[in-house]
Amino acid sequence: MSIQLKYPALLKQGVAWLAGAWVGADSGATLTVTNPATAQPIAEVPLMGRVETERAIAAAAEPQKAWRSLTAKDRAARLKAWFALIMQHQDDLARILTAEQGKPLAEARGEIAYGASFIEWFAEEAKRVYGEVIPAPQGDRRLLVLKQPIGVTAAITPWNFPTAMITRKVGPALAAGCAMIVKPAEQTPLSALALAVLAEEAGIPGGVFQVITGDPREIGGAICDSPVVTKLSFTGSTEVGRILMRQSADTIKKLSLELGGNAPFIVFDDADLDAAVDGAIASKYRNAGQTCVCANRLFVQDGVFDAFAQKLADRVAKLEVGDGFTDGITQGPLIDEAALSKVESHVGDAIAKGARLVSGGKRHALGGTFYEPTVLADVSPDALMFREETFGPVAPLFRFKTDEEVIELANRTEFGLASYFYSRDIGRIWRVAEALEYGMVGVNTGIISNEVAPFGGVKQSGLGREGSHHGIDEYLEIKYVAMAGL
Ligand SMILES: NC(=O)c1ccc[n+]([C@@H]2O[C@H](COP(=O)([O-])OP(=O)(O)OC[C@H]3O[C@@H](n4cnc5c(N)ncnc54)[C@H](O)[C@@H]3O)[C@@H](O)[C@H]2O)c1
Ligand SMILES: O=C[C@H](O)CS(=O)(=O)O
Repeated sequence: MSIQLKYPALLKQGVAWLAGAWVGADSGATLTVTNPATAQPIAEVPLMGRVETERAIAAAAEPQKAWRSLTAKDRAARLKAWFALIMQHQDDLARILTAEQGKPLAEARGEIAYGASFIEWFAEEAKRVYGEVIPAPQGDRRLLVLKQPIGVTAAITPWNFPTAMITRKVGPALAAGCAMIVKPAEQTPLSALALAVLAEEAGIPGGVFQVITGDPREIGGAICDSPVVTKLSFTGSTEVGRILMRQSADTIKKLSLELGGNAPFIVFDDADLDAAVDGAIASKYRNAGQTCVCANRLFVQDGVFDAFAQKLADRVAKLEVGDGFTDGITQGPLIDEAALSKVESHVGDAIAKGARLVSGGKRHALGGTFYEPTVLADVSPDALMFREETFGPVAPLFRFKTDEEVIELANRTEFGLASYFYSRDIGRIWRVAEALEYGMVGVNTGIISNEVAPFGGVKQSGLGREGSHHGIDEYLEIKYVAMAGL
């Protein structure tokens, strides 16, 4: 498959960005990147492993020292130049993203702008890394707190947001004065390599930002084993997050983990039902349900259950499934056959346990990894999709009677990333927002993500926050200086 680009240099073939050079794997081996909508090959990228990773880590140390010695204003200027180039090439970057990930082009353009916003935001945050002067208990000294970059860092990122999950990490890392080596998902490396093309043009030194592609276990193992890499930021499944956490123990790495979710979406009987349906469509079916903050369980209070279910089904029936490059398409393919099988198993399990199929419920007539947008009603809390992240375009509706009952149901999970509810009663809003055990709560909205707010989870959805003024702290160390003899 050829991707029509205005700037073809953005599509790298057979090379990754290591130490300021475009290089292949030592072995010459490659991975094939395919379009999930057509199963057609798009490009080859290097199948790198431990040796190349160790080379990249070694190549980062000196450039990071030079990078951190720049003024914050200088680093900010390079980041702003990078932001401008990303937005200048938004259409091409979106086309590369849709080709390798499958999401509709309009969503891909949105992701590019969202991803770029982290570079823009942290370019400014670079200039606001303030220290402290503490009133000393002794008169002969002054006590200072400095904030300094943690050093050489690494990021391992998922396929569902091939651009934004990288810039949400590399933005604060470089703003703080760190270097970063990124390993993108093997399904979607091309967006990361395109970002590297523009980073080079923006004047970001090669050893400061590197993109390595290849064997996840080999590359991840080398990153975790290296004492030079002092920080690892991971976005992906909780299962892999646990592996990386264990592997990082020997070097006591600082970790940021953005992991799986199991978001409740609660519709109370005083909700604006049309607004709640809008929010459910936006939260549940964005990226064909393949986002970590998608509504995974929809709880609807008894008195409005039938009305909400019908309104939602009517809207879901209008979703257009197809190739993300086709105008008007709002639902692309699932990333691969394994994802499709998981969705099928969740739907079959729920129906076997008594759920009623309201809309969809099977593979789409297009074949491949396309699945019909689906609504299930009266799903049992014993169903797999109550406790597992479906990661597909399926909305299971669970019925509830009281506030206390739905809060217990919503919190009955080891995950704690995003949550949502619709109500117009201010007392209920405060009580429910405070009772939900999640890092993020959307009230009367299904879309909460942006660059200015702290994104992250509690319980087994992760550690740390990305975005907001908190995000840069993940890449800083605090140094206390006691200046005595004065
Ligand atoms: N919390 C968030 O912000 C967020 C965002 C996106 C996705 N996710 C979660 O990610 C999951 C889906 O994404 P995915 O399928 O890419 O996740 P995944 O965990 O399978 O893969 C994520 C990344 O980890 C790498 N990886 C896999 N096994 C590894 C290993 N043993 N060592 C080192 N690296 C390894 C992959 O190559 C990929 O780059 C879902 O659970 C979703 O909720 C969370
Ligand atoms: O999938 C996880 C992403 O963080 C989703 S979002 O675009 O940041 O909401």
